[in-house]
Amino acid sequence: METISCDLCILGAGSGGLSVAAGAAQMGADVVLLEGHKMGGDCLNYGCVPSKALLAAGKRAHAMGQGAAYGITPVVPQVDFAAAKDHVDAAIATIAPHDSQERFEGLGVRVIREFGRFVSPTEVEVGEYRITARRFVIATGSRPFVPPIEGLDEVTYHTNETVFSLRDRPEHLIIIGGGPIGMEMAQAHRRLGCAVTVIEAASALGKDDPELAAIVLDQLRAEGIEILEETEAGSVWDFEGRITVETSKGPIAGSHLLVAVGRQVNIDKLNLEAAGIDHDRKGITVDAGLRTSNRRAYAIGDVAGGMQFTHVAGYHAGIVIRSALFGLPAKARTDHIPWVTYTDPELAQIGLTEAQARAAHGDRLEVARFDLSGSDRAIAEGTTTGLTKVMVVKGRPVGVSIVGPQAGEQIALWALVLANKLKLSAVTNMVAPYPTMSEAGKRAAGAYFSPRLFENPTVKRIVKSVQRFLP
Ligand SMILES: Cc1cc2nc3c(=O)[nH]c(=O)nc-3n(C[C@H](O)[C@H](O)[C@H](O)COP(=O)(O)OP(=O)(O)OC[C@H]3O[C@@H](n4cnc5c(N)ncnc54)[C@H](O)[C@@H]3O)c2cc1C
Ligand SMILES: NC(=O)c1ccc[n+]([C@@H]2O[C@H](COP(=O)([O-])OP(=O)(O)OC[C@H]3O[C@@H](n4cnc5c(N)ncnc54)[C@H](O)[C@@H]3O)[C@@H](O)[C@H]2O)c1
Repeated sequence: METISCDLCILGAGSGGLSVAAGAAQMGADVVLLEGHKMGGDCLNYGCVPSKALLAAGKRAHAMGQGAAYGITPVVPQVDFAAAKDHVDAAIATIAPHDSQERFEGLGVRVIREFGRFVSPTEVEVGEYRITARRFVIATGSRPFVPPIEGLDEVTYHTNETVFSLRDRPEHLIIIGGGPIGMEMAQAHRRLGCAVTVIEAASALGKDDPELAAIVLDQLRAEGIEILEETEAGSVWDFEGRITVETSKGPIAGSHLLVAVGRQVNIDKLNLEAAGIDHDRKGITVDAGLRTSNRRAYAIGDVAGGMQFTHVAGYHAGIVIRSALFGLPAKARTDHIPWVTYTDPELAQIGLTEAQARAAHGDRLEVARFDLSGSDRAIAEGTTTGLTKVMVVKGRPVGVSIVGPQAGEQIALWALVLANKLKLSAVTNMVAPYPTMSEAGKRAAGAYFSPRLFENPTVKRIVKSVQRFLP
């Protein structure tokens, strides 16, 4: 068995692991990167990239039927499902070189394509190598959680790891789980010509503001997606190729089944006990600096059990680089992390929702709103369904919720504001180009200041007296 010594040994080459490896190697650290499956991890191969590519295909198909209001004859699109999947594969293939073994070896990283496991607090074994490192970074991600539903293991079901490789169009896709995976996949498949039923045990898009989530769900239902909320999936069986899910609201039969009920962290191969690394059901236990109970080891991204997004894994990577390479203190925050569900309309959130802000700040909370029906650009585009809500405490935003076209782009402004703890006046000071959707942010901020300015007797008195003295 060959022994390798290095500064940094990273387990997992997904969004988090790759970001640490690229940064650390380019700053002169001696880095070994272990990956037992595909370079790029979930995001590139089974997550963000294929889901956004499939949504894009669905968006094109949908637009073909939406021209009437603009004087364009609507047409029923002819969907070649396999060709839509070619688009998905092409998107993955185009991005893959950026995450590839060759690129990382070019940066000076030693890449070993095997699963690693700890054999002591200071050593990892991988294939025929034993690695000792000054610091370890566990970035092993997560996989789909498969719930204990009776009969599930006896039918063919899909998860995000298999659904993108279907080449034939599902006639009727049943989706268990109405979270972001379930709802993005529901709309993509519906727009590509599938019947879709979503079975959700609680509320669909339940992590978001219910007022805004309802706007998305109305649109999905209007497109023909059946969404059953407060509905338990009891048992599943296959009769002559038709999959039936018994639910608390009766049986649902379809041609294909997608299970999207959350994630399970990848820790089983790691032998964490040998390294003295604590974990629970949610993930590896970390402190504010992302250090585990073994001071030599950090855990980042999905496996750290917090918010599970690619940009969070990337953010964590920056914290680890600061701490492990420069020995500087660094703490991970969550109050400035945005997330977006890429349905049409998009749904975006940062910081506290209105309900969370009310619970945390009580009467000190003020909510500024702007409805997209007041946006000239939205009117010109014919896409006025949308709303921005800004939760403000003592002049500072503590959360923003946006639903509407390009909500994911619009939330970026608020990501800057919350990351830097700026006052709301920073947004009103900004001049936004006219006419753009991003004006909605400034208009929402304006809604906070308008009553203070325009319904204020003191302001009126000052203006009157100044006018008296002006030449
Ligand atoms: C369908 C879907 C859509 C999504 N869409 C978005 C989106 O639009 N935006 C967004 O921000 N997030 C999205 N996500 C979430 C995002 O994909 C994850 O948060 C992100 O991939 C987490 O990165 P990671 O580095 O923690 O883990 P991963 O990307 O899962 O990478 C972990 C890697 O570690 C490897 N590994 C595991 N065990 C070992 C071991 N013992 N040794 C070596 N290697 C190991 C795995 O093979 C894997 O390649 C989506 C997820 C899904 C499922
Ligand atoms: N656009 C994005 O950024 C994006 C897209 C997809 C996924 N993701 C990430 O991946 C994570 C996982 O997504 P997800 O949608 O699988 O998980 P989720 O936990 O967000 O949602 C799962 C849903 O399934 C429901 N559920 C659980 N058990 C059920 C059962 N037995 N029957 C019916 N419903 C059940 C839950 O109530 C919940 O609403 C997300 O939390 C997010 O971090 C992000």
